[in-house]
Amino acid sequence: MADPQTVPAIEFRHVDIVFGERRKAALKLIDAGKTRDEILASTDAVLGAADVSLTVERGEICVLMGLSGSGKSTILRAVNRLNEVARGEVIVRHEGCAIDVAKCDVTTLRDIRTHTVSMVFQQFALLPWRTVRQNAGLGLELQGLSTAERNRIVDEKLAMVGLTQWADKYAHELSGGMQQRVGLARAFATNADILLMDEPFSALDPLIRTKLQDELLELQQSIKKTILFVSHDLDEALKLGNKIAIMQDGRIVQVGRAEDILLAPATPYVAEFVKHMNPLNVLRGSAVMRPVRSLKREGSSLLLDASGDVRLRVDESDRPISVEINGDGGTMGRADAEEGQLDRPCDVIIAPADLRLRAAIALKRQTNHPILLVDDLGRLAGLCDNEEIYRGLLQRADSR
Ligand SMILES: Nc1ncnc2c1ncn2[C@@H]1O[C@H](COP(=O)(O)OP(=O)(O)OP(=O)(O)O)[C@@H](O)[C@H]1O
Repeated sequence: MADPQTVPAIEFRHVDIVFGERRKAALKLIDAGKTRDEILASTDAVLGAADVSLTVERGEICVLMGLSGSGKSTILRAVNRLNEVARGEVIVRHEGCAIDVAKCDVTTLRDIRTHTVSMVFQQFALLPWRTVRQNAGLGLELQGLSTAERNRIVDEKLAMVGLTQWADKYAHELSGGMQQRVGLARAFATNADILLMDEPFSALDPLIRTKLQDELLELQQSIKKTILFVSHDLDEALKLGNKIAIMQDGRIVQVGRAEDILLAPATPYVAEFVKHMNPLNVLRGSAVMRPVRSLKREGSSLLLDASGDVRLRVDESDRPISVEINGDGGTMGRADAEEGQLDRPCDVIIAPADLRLRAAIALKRQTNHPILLVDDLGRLAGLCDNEEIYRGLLQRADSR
């Protein structure tokens, strides 16, 4: 059996999903490389997904993105077997074990649906005759919890999404944004590790939508769920996803981090999506930096400029110790990754490797000091200077 620690939350292995009677005939045509239209024409079966392989690690937000009908919901719904898989495996981490949801027995499936995988729907799916508290406790009812225990958990989750005052109201008394917060509270309440979110914010107006995205990201810091999220909006995908899978006609055409997709779209279809994106909102220092191994070293010092006037002394793990400018001692300041706020005036800036490029440019404009990027353990990862920033932006422009 696989080591429980290394079992990913979700893994699709060569998954085909076909809607219609003539599945076998359709599978043959998939293998022959036929398109969805060709398969439909000759078998009357609709190709939902073809040869989809994708791994979602624990704690990751993976966004399935693509045009309408590209197969996003089809794939998502295979995770709790709302869609039957014609071929392939859908592995879900359930109580530390890797279970193939496509083939497991109904008792295990029920157990997975009740305890491990929870779903948040686009149209909120609240029951009108139940109060907010009763709606949010629905999953817990299925788990067989007592009313007192249920209410304790639900009230905690309603507080998380800011709805404590609304617990005894009915769905129609709430705005759309509030109703979706109930949907979130209901999903959180079951304590499921995996959340399936099928365009959960797309029925909401843009302002509320942005607000809920921000809230989800903030909540994720503490709840650390594995989230499979469907969106047809690239802005939303890039904002939320640690990993983005782009789908076209039932197939995944590219998987990667936002910046991978932005810098190197794999196909013209992906390039079309990213064409209108502002790279400054997506790129981070680590994508453009000059890595530490290509900086010149002299003893325990790294040379930060061509002339060797600016030197950084590092320890044996490459953690910065001190800086020297033209032989004199200099100062190091720290900047945060999101805004690039400096904690003090300095000669050299130390920032996390995921420093936003927008923040890096603002820092260079304010100070023109070298920006050193460090990893989570404080070890030097690379240098992000004007040249690296320009190169990153040009590379992005060239890839269009
Ligand atoms: N239950 C079903 N029966 C028959 N065909 C289906 C079924 N569910 C999905 N399909 C078909 O499978 C294809 C993929 O649909 P899916 O809903 O996964 O797309 P999507 O990318 O989620 O689109 P959207 O953004 O519009 O929701 C479509 O052609 C759709 O008509």
